[in-house]
Amino acid sequence: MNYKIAVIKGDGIGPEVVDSAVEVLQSIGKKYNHTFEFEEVLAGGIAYDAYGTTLPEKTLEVANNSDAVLLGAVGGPKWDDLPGDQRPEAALLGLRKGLGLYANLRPAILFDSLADACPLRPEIVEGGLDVLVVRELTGGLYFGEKGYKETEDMGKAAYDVLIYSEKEIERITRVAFDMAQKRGKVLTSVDKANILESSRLWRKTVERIAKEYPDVSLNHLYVDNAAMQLVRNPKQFDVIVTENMFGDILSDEASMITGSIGMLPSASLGENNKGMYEPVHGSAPDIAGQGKANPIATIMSVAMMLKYSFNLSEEAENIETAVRKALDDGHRTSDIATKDEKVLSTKEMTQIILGNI
Ligand SMILES: NC(=O)C1=CN([C@@H]2O[C@H](COP(=O)(O)OP(=O)(O)OC[C@H]3O[C@@H](n4cnc5c(N)ncnc54)[C@H](O)[C@@H]3O)[C@@H](O)[C@H]2O)C=CC1
Ligand SMILES: CC(C)CC(=O)C(=O)O
Ligand SMILES: [Mg+2]
Repeated sequence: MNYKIAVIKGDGIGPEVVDSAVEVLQSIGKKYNHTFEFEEVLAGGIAYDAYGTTLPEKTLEVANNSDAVLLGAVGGPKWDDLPGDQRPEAALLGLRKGLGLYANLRPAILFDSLADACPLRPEIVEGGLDVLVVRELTGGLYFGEKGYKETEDMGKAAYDVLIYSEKEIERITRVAFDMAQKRGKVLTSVDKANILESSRLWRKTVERIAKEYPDVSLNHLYVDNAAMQLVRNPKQFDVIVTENMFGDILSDEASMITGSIGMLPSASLGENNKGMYEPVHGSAPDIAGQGKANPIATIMSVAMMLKYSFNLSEEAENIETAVRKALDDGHRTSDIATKDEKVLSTKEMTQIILGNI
């Protein structure tokens, strides 16, 4: 089969980790006789420097006309002083909204051989950890009205509106229940219903949809407690469903279950099979250009692409097995190395994984 993939490398370590993932896809293509056709387009700071806009129309058009999108990361100090709607991060929101990708799957799985890299205590880690965060991706605070106004008593003020419709909550809830049905049949909905009106609607809607899934056990946690429970007792979680900003924060926290944010992949999905696949981490300006970024989050993201957008489960498993073997054989990038281990570069880790495919 022939698959068209839009490639958006972005900024910082984005190009480094995307190059690794593209090599992995090429190798899978050769092995299983698929043609992956890559079209590179720009978004983020690099697009701003080239065209004066972080999300050129062509980028959205190519993304829309592709079977899937592979993205690295956007942003960095060079563009931090741009107005909010012109920042690289706004381009990412534009892509997610423009492609209708409302469901963000972020699976935090601890590979057995990385137990030492996980900062949680051995008795918490023992027996493995596997939590799926299902994050609503096109609503909430990041997309609500925002702006500045003068207040009478406090002067200049800035605001961001947090708004959710029942429809937005229903569709992400269904995705999460469907996932839970295929996994451990436990769903935790995370909100702040003791304070926020949008969270009260969230909880009521989740309760209503739950009636369609009697085989899944549902519980609710406030986000502050959920953040604490994720490190105190992560085994209580199977699937977590939550709104956009809570999911952004909780998934970075959940990345420590895997040992490093450099390990956590993601899939962003909408109504059809088209998805955008990207590591959960950002552009990591502190290590950009040094060739030491962990490419595994992005490589595992293309495994998710094969599974969710192309229905190629065997090929996806091949990548997962290749990554697992690299780790079992003791290969480590700096973020997952413990004291005495030899540290590999991005390219060296990629070569090891390619050798295992
Ligand atoms: N999806 C995206 O494009 C995202 C973009 N950002 C942007 O990225 C920039 C940097 O944001 P930060 O808050 O520093 O978050 P970050 O995720 O880029 O980095 C946080 C820490 O994790 C480390 N790290 C991240 N990925 C790694 C990898 N693959 N291997 C090894 N270590 C890794 C970094 O070196 C850093 O110490 C900002 O401009 C931010 O807005 C942040 C998050 C997501
Ligand atoms: C717009 C992004 C920078 C938000 C983010 O951190 C993420 O999606 O993980
Ligand atoms: Mg984030």
